[in-house]
Amino acid sequence: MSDGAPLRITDVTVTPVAFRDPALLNSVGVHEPFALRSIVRIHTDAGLTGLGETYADERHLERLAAVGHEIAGLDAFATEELHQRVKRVIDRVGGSGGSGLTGMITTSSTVDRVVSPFEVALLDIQGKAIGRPVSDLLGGAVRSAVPFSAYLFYKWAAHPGQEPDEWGEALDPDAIVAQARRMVDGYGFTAIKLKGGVRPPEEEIEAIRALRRAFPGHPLRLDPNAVWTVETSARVGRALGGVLEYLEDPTPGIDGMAAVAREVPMPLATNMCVVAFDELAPAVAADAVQVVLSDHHYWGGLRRSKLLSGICDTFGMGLSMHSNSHLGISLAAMTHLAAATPNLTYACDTHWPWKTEDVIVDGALTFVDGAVPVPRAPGLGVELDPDALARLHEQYVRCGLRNRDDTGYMRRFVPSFRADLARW
Ligand SMILES: O=C([O-])C(=O)C[C@H](O)[C@@H](O)C(=O)[O-]
Ligand SMILES: [Mg+2]
Repeated sequence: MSDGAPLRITDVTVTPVAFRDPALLNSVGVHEPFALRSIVRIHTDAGLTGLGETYADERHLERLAAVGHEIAGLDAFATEELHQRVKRVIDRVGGSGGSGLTGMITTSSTVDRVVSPFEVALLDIQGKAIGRPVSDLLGGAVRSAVPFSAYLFYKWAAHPGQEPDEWGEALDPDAIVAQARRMVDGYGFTAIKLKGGVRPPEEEIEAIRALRRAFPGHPLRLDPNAVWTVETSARVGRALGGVLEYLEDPTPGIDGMAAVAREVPMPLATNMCVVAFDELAPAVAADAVQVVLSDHHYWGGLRRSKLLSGICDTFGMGLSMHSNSHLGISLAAMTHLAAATPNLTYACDTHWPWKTEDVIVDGALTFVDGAVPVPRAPGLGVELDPDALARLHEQYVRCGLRNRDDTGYMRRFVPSFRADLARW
């Protein structure tokens, strides 16, 4: 690369995979036995390959395939041109449906969602080409390790008809505390998030209070994914004043969040009502959220997530990081991004402890005292395990799941289940 010659994309491979996922409960239902992801590989004429990871719903896969054809020949440093080409593809093939996010967010930009894994893969290639980690391409790591939070879920002991998983059932405060204990002991996490919106609000208040007693020094968060009314949110927020570091998406919409924000003592955070750039201005104007959870998978990759961090900084909003069930390529990307984002001052979310399978070679990513040391190897610093990729692809083919559907899966066992927002 020292002669400035372009590094051309020769070929793009998108491989859907499925990995085992426990029966984790949320406001829209329950996780299915497998979580779906796509692994994006970009190959170049210099023999370098870059890795990206994203959702794998059918519509999303179709768009990824269309982009794969459109970017052959592109210079691996041309990420702005990548964005232009993805826009053209989405104009052609259509932009609605297939987010893979199960109603948790609705309006995120399809272009940004589709760009993301390709941008990450190109940054991986760029890093490999110049022998520097991706965090260096984003401005350099300002921290050598990135703190993550223990992400607790109410859960069933097993998927119906299957053997119990190693975590067991968690449906009450004692079981939530036991889950937290195990996660904190195993990973050293120094912050704790509870996925709420599952039990009646009073029970979730009790679970948070039990966590506070058991972990007096850990910042705590609660995220009911907008299943509470404004009144319930205000009541819960007041009850947990001085206990939560932030309350995440208690109620739907910017207006609802703004109304809650006026009533509760803690900051409100979101990965639901501000999930795209055009939602930032109205949210700032209404003072609806005080913390934005970034997520490079839907904010358009790592550089556009840094753009988001600048906007949050400008308007005095805090910045945290959201996660969905993910594999090691995503954890590496999240770690590089968070390391190079000075105002990302909260521990990031990760679903990592819930997974038992991966597509990367073991060892590149570890947790030390709840934080992932930033890989220093060139690029993302993770390597694909071809056998594991083939195995998890085979699992995808066999499992028959093609779109994330927590609500449909829940209704197979609880036919009366309803996933309405603001239902409590
Ligand atoms: O913070 C959030 O809203 C999430 O993590 C969304 C996820 O889809 C979570 O609810 C899950 O995995 O069930
Ligand atoms: Mg959330």
